[in-house]
Amino acid sequence: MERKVKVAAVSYLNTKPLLYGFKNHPVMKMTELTMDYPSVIARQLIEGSVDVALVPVAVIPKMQESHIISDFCIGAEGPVASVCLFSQVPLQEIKRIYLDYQSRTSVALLKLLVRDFWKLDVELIETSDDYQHLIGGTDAGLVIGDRALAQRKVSAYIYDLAEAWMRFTSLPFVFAAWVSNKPLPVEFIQEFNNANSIGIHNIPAVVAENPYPVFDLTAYYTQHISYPLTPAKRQGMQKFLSYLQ
Ligand SMILES: C=C(O[C@@H]1C=C(C(=O)O)C=C[C@H]1O)C(=O)O
Repeated sequence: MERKVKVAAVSYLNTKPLLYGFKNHPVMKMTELTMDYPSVIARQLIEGSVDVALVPVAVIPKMQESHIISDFCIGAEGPVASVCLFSQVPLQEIKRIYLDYQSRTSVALLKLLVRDFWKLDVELIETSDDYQHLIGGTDAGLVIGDRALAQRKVSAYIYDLAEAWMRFTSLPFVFAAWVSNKPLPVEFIQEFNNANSIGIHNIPAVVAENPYPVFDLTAYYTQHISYPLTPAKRQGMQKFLSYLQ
């Protein structure tokens, strides 16, 4: 490839371990890196304004061409901590749920759990701007990312979507994966994977670089988010995508 590969990454704390190794890495000579929240980078990858993105897996079926190019993802094998339904009342008393405009996968997962697992009769409300202050009474909210880690200190009831998925299917869950919208050179993919792996093997250094008093990032990076895209996670992802057909 003559030009640099345009890569869009998620701007949340959960992506820091994947990006840690990119500084001073040879892959940066081939890469132009930008960051935004998940629903924006999903649009960029679909429109073709970037070549690779850490996209919500829910958008993969919407792409004309897609290639998962990495052995790493944003996944979970139990409670993920940062994708939750937050409420002031127990699940069965919720009447309305605000959906997170920054998300694609978790909104689709929430809809699936509401219908098939929790079997709730609720009104779902799209958002386009900050809405967390509207969570109260029988109005609940789905919140993802760093804002969810903060919301954990606010809400009385917290329902973790990755945990619910595991109870529902006995499979792990993949929220986002590195996907390209065109074939890319093998040497880029190899260097890209190598750069991704560095932070995963140096979590204490990643945590040291990102002071965050709100939540224990060592626990977040080692016990909640699970980065390797294993065969079981691929199976969980296929099962999830099959529900979206
Ligand atoms: C676990 C998370 O996964 C994120 C959830 C996404 C979604 O819901 O579309 C997309 C990207 C991931 O970064 C999180 O952000 O808390």
